[in-house]
Amino acid sequence: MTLEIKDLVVEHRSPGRPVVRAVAGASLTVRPGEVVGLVGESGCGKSTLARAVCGLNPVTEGSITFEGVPVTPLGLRRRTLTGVQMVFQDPYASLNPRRRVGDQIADGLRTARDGETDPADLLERVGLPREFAGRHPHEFSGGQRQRIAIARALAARPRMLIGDEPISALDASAQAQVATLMRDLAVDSGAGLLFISHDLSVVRLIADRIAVMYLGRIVEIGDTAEVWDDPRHPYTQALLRAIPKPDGMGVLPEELTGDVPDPAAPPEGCRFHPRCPFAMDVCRVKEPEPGPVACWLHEPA
Ligand SMILES: Nc1ncnc2c1ncn2[C@@H]1O[C@H](COP(=O)(O)OP(=O)(O)OP(=O)(O)O)[C@@H](O)[C@H]1O
Repeated sequence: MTLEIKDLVVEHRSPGRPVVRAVAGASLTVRPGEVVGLVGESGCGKSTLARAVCGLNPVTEGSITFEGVPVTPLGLRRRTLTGVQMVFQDPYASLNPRRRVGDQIADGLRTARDGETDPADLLERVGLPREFAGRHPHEFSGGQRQRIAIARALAARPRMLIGDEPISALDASAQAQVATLMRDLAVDSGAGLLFISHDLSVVRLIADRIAVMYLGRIVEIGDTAEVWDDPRHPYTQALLRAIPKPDGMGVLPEELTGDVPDPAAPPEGCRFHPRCPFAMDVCRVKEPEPGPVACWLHEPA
């Protein structure tokens, strides 16, 4: 039940515009019952990677396999049968406003060919009252809607859950609750969870491992405590320094000011070198090898 992403390249092509290599050679594994947090600034390719895992973006190079079977673009109906389910950022857009919540959850149950489970049981599993099944999405808060979207994803009995910024549109009070719920549901059912967020504090709370993405590549990956306590890539170090303090104060490290370089024309050498305070000559000309830390400061001699 392992999700294996190997040397993945995903390009966006639109007429008259340069090709955007949004994922530029990324490798990542998510095992059953494991929670992997994928973090990085906006535009670094997290959503593109997530969508490729769900068969929503075609793979340009490299591979994605789930349970040993290559993931390929699929129509909506067959997608629900693959065992991979995605929870999107915006619970207002992802639920149909005109249909009752219970009916939307029942769609997933039907595709999983499981007539036994009642949508209300799934609502209970995500911490909502059973009677919500008869109501419409507009009656609920963002956090409640996201729980409903999670119940709908669970209906298809996923063996892998992908959360693409599933908490970033929610109130602060709901964020940690929804993240923890996704973790508990995935771990309890033995499914893997790839949790994408730009909020490192929440990822620290729920993830077994953290993968840090920069301009289409994974620049650091490791156990959550290790990455948190001893970040080794200068980009990871900057991201951690950028986390606001409990008093709300925070200073954006110099490395993260200004725009992320354009993925259609990435810098030569290490992609982070123009923003890196430790850049050496080699960093300007040669891309570091992928590994737990893709950085020339940490290359074995
Ligand atoms: N359909 C598309 N056509 C062209 N370019 C795209 C398309 N989708 C994404 N991109 C570009 O690909 C790059 C990666 O985008 P992506 O949404 O994957 O990043 P992200 O890390 O998820 O960012 P965010 O957190 O803002 O969603 C960006 O430069 C984005 O502008």
